[in-house]
Amino acid sequence: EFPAGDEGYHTYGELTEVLRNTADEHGEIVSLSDVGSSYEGRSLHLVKISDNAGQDEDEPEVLFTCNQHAREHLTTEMCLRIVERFTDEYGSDPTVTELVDTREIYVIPTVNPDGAEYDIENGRYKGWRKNRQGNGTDLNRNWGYQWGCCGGSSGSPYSETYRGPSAFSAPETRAVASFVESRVVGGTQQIKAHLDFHSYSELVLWPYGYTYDDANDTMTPEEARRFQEVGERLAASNGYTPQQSSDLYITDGSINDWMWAEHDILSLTFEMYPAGGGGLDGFYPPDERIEPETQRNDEAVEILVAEAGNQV
Ligand SMILES: NS(=O)(=O)N[C@@H](CCC(=O)O)C(=O)O
Ligand SMILES: [Ca+2]
Ligand SMILES: [Ca+2]
Ligand SMILES: [Zn+2]
Repeated sequence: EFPAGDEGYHTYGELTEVLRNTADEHGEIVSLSDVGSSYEGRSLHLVKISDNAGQDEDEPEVLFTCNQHAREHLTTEMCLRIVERFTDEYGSDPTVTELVDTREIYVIPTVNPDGAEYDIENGRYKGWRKNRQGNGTDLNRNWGYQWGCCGGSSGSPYSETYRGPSAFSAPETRAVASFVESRVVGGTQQIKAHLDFHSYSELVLWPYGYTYDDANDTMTPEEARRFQEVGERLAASNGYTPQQSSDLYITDGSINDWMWAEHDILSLTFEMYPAGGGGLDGFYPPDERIEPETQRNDEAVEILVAEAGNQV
C-alpha cells in the first residue's frame, strides 16, 4: 500500500475496482477486458471507450499506455484520469462527447502492475523501475524494434535499463504488442496514435530514440516534421518541453520506436511532473499533485485523440 499521506494513489486492487465500477456505470460506452497477464499473473487491464463499445466500428483508434516503469505511479493516475473524464463527461462536455462518438479509445492504465505493487510493498517506496522477472527487465528497453542495437540499454540483468535476454522476453511488453498486432484489420493497423506516459521531467518526446537521425529510411522528413508539429502542439498545451527522444539520451527497444517503425502509429512519450529536482523524490509527488498534474494533460489528450483522425 502507499505510504501514509499518499492514499490518493491507487493500488492495483483499487485500480481494478475503479475500472470495474466505471464499466458497470457506463456500460454503453465502456468495454473492460485485458491484453494478458503480468509475470506474476495480474491482469493487464484494457479499457475501451467509444459509442457502441461492444462493436468494432470503423473509427480511428487511439491507445494510451501508463506505468511501464513501476515507480512512476503518477502515470497510472493519468490513465485513470483519461478513463474517468471520457466516461463521466460523455454527454455533457461537447469535445469529449464528439471524440467518444467518433473514435475508439483504448487505455492500459498499468503495463507493469507487479513492479508497481512491489515498489509500495510494506508502505515504503523502493524506487523500483523494472518488472519483477528475475532481477527485473526495463520494459521500455524490451520492445522489438532495434532492440539492443545502439548502446541505449544494458545487457546486465542488474542494470536499471536491462533490456532482457531477448526482445519481448517480458510477458508485459509481449501482451501489449500482441494487442496492437491484433488491431491490424484487413491489413490495416486501426490504431493511429499512441501516448506512453512516464515521469518525470515534463517533456514531450517523439521517435526515434535509437538514433540521433531526425529522418531515415523508416521516417521520411515529412513524417519527422509531423511528429515535431504534433509534439510542439502537445507541449504548448501543457507547458512541457518538446524534443526528439534521442535529444534526451539514446534509448533502444523503446515503445515509441516499435509503434512507429512496425505499425506507423504516431507514438509519443510524455514525461510528467515534476520538471526537475533530480533523485528519487521526483517519482513520488505528494498525492495533492495528482489532480492538477493529470488535469494539466486534458487538452493534450484531446489533441492526440483528435489527431488520430488526421491520417496523412
Ligand atoms: N521515465 S524515464 O525512464 O525516466 N525516461 C524514459 C524516456 C523514454 C524515451 O526517451 O523514449 C526511459 O528512459 O525509458
Ligand atoms: Ca464507436
Ligand atoms: Ca475499429
Ligand atoms: Zn519511465
